[in-house]
Amino acid sequence: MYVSVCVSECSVYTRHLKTCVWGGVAVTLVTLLLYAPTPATLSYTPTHPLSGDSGAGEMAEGEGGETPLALLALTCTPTTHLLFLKTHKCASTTVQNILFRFGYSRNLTFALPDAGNYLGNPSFFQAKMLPRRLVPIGGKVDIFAVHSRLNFLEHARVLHGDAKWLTVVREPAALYESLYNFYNMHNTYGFGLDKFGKKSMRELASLPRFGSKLGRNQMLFDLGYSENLTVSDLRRAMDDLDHTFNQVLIAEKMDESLILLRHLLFLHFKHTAWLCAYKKTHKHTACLSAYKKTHKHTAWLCAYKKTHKHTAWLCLQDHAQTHCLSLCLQDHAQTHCLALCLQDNAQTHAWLCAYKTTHKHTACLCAYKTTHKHTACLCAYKTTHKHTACLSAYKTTHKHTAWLSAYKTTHKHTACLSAYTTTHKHTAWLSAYKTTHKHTACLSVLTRPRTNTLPGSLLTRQRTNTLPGSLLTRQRTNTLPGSLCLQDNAQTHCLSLLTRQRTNTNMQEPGLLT
Ligand SMILES: Nc1ncnc2c1ncn2[C@@H]1O[C@H](COP(=O)(O)OS(=O)(=O)O)[C@@H](OP(=O)(O)O)[C@H]1O
Repeated sequence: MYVSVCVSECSVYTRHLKTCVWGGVAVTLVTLLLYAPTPATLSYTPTHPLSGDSGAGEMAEGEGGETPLALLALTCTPTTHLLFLKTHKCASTTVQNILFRFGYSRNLTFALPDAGNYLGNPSFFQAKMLPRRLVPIGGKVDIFAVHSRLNFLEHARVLHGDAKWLTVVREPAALYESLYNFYNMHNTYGFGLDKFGKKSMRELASLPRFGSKLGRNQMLFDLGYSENLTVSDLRRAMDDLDHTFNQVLIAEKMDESLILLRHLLFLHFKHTAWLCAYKKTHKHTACLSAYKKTHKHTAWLCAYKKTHKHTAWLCLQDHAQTHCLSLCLQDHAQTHCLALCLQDNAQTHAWLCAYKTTHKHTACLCAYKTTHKHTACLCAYKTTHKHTACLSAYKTTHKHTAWLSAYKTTHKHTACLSAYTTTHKHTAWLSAYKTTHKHTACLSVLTRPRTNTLPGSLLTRQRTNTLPGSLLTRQRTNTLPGSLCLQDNAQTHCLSLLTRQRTNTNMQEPGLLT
């Protein structure tokens, strides 16, 4: 009896003890959750007096809902030391410009040659190639992002120990084609790319490198290897490179790559925005842009056109009152502009991109339009007296989802279908959904909220067809080639291009948007 009472008392005591212990654990957890620093409080907000740029903190605010990855990134130390091994014809100039803007806005130091845009290549990079007068005290630069030929130890000598190493790669055949055309190699080799099929491998392999540095296996060459590696050497090289580089961007997946780059370097979206604005013809003439001014309207168009096949990149920046846009363009040898200045005063900037791509050809078209206080930016650009329609799409990660959203503003009847990132209340969304492989683009309509509280919302327009030429009308009737839902094949032009066609603007003079 005594024993059984003791046992029962003990078990009661044990239960109490357990309750106390678990209670204590629970209280501790709750306390930790309540008082642990949030990512926002941990976030680093680098500022630079010149830039007016609030860095990482701004990254979170500017875009409303950040991904957990981005929030995590905010808790880490920003990266200001990096090497970008600029591989030829891999969209490396686009990335380089992004890094230049990033470094410039933070007053970082760069490795630059005395002249030109190379520091080594075809010879391997040597630290002594850096002009002494351009090397900061201490002998280290923050950013190395010019053309070079990788020589790990020598590069490391001029970089800080915590530098991130980046490079970009591209599908080799496309790269080679780009190289061949850009440097007019047919003049040197005596035959065009179309004759390659008729040449033996031995003959092709024996072609000397153009200018001693350009040709076969260009990425390997730029990355410091021979163009002639055995398969096992190649595997070893890949392993080494995997260890050397913190991030390898992929030209064909530039958006996804830039998202990762943002997270690696803690960049604001505006730092990774890229506007491709140049035109390629047989002669690869560089930049085509149109600037049109009427009393109250300024249209900025930059078009990139590639022979035969056209795809369009449409970008938009839309915000109130304060805006500044400059394009970062670079053609083969000359940098025109290194600033993409997108300012807004109320963190309400929207950006739109209609993105269409085929394997090898990417084009870009941007328009910038402003009235008194309203800025609309167009890919698909349509204007009547008081109506401006603006389309853009945003393509994100993994599943290749592109977005269109519709946004309507102001008494000036500016309607834009665009990826509009902010505003509290009314956002109507269109999603342009693009699938891979077959490059099919389609539009679907989503409303958020579903209440149609936005007069003139896309859905309203869809039902009533009050807006002639609206996107959906065009989509349904297919009367307009180039509507967003068209199949993305070789014949597909973007809306802007078509708009220009419709306005009888000669394709040789794109940019003259009337
Ligand atoms: N953002 C983006 N995404 C995908 N592709 C892009 C991008 N920007 C440039 N390009 C294409 O990259 C080619 C030029 O590459 P580079 O800038 O590395 O050339 S260079 O070596 O610095 O001269 C050149 O390829 P080709 O058009 O095939 O010649 C550009 O069209």
